Amino acid sequence: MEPALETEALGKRYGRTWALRDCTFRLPAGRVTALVGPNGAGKSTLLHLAVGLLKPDEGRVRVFGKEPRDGTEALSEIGFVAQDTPLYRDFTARELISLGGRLNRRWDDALARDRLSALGIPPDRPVGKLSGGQRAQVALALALAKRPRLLLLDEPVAALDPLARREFMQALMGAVAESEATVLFSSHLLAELERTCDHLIVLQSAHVQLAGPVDELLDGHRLLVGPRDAGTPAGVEKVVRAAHTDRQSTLLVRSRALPALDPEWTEHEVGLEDLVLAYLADAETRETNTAWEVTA
Ligand SMILES: Nc1ncnc2c1ncn2[C@@H]1O[C@H](COP(=O)(O)OP(=O)(O)OP(=O)(O)O)[C@@H](O)[C@H]1O
Repeated sequence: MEPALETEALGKRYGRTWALRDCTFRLPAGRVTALVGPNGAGKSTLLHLAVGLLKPDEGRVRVFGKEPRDGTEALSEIGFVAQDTPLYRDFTARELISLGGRLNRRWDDALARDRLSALGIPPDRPVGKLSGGQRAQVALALALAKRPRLLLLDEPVAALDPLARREFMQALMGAVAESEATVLFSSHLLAELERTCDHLIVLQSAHVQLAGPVDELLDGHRLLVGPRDAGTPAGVEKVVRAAHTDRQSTLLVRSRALPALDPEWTEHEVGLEDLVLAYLADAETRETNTAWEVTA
């Protein structure tokens, strides 16, 4: 099946600094993907390249096989909610919906109106006078009204309190399930990922550290606990992260199928949050060369 979003050695730099480099992945259609990484990792840059707001300095990006900067045909497939949900603050939700209808060929007025009405968002109040959560919902409703096949959201819940955040993500998941759109959203909220996404991209310092379907990623990693200085058990492809106490070593390892472990080791499944943190720390260690132990 044609991927919804595909990048190939994609790179963007500002002056001499690469904001994104050598970025290659394929996002299957119909998936919900989380894009995670620390501040400055390149998440917004990647989303802006995907929506055609930025031009690559290297490599390619394609949305359903087309370059997003090639013309309006590619753009009509994409819904984008930028960071901090920028909206014309003096306009009401009703006016923004009507404006959207004039600016887009394929526009579902009723979908946006019904969503906002179901959420109790006042249609005739300037959006600048709505709460952050309500504004985020208006931005999402506008993006969905475009009936996009690919929906890109840049930290959509960053400004929301925990309850509003959960409600927003539930609303997003519900809307996506109905529309069968492909979603890519950036987030710093690792704890909520397991519930919300089925695909993951981890960015750190402009590079992709990890990408793939969540179940495969979890399946391909294990947490091993054993005696300190017992070496690395056989069958381990890579030790992503190692932590030690005086007596014990805890290794987060990449491995498809481990042969029977020495009885002094115990094997545990890995959670998504721990996996992401291990890869981010691994990349940071390589970069800063701190005193953390890094094994091949
Ligand atoms: N307009 C710009 N001019 C110069 N450098 C920029 C510009 N925009 C981003 N950068 C730099 O590019 C890098 C990636 O920034 P980007 O905004 O993509 O990161 P991010 O992962 O979205 O961060 P955050 O989580 O803080 O939003 C950073 O080092 C940033 O300082």
